[in-house]
Amino acid sequence: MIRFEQVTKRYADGTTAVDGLSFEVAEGELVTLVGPSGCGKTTTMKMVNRLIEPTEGRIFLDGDDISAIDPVQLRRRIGYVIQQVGLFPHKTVLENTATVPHLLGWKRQKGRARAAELLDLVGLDPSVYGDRYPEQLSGGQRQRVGVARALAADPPVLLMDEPFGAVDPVVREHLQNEFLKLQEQVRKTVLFVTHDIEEAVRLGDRIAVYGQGSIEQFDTPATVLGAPANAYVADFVGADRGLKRLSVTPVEESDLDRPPVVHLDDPLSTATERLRAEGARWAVVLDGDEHLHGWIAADDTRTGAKGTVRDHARRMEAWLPLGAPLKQAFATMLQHDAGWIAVIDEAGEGRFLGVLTPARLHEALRRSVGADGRSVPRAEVEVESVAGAAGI
Ligand SMILES: Nc1ncnc2c1ncn2[C@@H]1O[C@H](COP(=O)(O)OP(=O)(O)OP(=O)(O)O)[C@@H](O)[C@H]1O
Repeated sequence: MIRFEQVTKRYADGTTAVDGLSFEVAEGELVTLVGPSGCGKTTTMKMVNRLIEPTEGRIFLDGDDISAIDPVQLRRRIGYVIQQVGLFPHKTVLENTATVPHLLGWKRQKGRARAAELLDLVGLDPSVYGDRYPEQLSGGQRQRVGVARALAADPPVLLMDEPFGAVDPVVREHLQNEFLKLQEQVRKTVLFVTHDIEEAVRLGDRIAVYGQGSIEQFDTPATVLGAPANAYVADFVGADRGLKRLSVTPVEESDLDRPPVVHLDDPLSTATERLRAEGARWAVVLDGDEHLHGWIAADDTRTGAKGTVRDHARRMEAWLPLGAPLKQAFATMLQHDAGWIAVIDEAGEGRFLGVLTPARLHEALRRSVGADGRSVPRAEVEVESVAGAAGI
């Protein structure tokens, strides 16, 4: 969708801001450009909508060389969100959001209807906020209007330059989460500039880590964190990169253990036999709909004990959906002081899939480094320590 071919930008004073840059962003992909101040991120971005012209090289948008497209036409295909937002102070939120449709000559009614739809999408009720002026909004709300405005004409591409940079960390995290949900719906091709590695990792399908005017590594967050291409990238992503990787590695079905499973209405003897046959100390207990109820310990199923599993089962609240990040798994384990947590298939109506243990969590983290088999030093993520805390 966006392709850079050997792009160099030298400013008039001789500063080389970017040097021989080549990369490609696929349609619907969100790529974060991250790096220290002055490394060329903004220059890269502004060359896409021709606010800055490259000195050498070519940039393609959907196969078209952008140097041959009229800049005004080009910018209609590209939404642009910046840190200072740049809302018109004398226009209402609704009018601000409808700016581009208005410029495109849409009928007033249609433009306002679209603007209202977009405000709703970014979590601002148009009937509450639509008639306010920018100064009557919080910083976070203004940023949302900026995003809504950029999306109003439904451009296939979004350029975002530190869009959440000016708000406090709590609001920032909130906006990031909202933006991710929004992106799931709208699937724009996004270039997102940030100097914050946490933000880059959280939002990016892939990350471009900038050195001085060039990209040192361009890969998925899990790979950049798990297998930094060189010492510069390792240093930039931080010594706690192992922990950061917990946020970007999802729980997969192959990570799960399959302990014995019994049902609430099974006779206790069934549980006894199954536990003995599998040499297990506990079994997962499901209800009649295959939903998680809890667990039963081998000690509770002594041979000869009467009744059903229901009479001895213990409740277990620690569960998470398949695909949740390992960080959530780890947090849930700690919160429940649990030696395992159940993983369920949310898409499959809450069907129980298996359990994640601290050891398996650690393996999953190692797996996420990639197929090149580079191992993660064990000292980086000490998940084994919670195994002993398990109540089971
Ligand atoms: N108009 C200009 N003339 C000369 N040099 C410039 C100009 N604009 C930017 N530069 C220089 O080009 C380099 C890259 O700047 P750029 O704004 O792309 O960096 P950045 O990575 O976005 O930085 P930041 O995170 O601080 O915004 C810097 O050294 C900067 O000083």
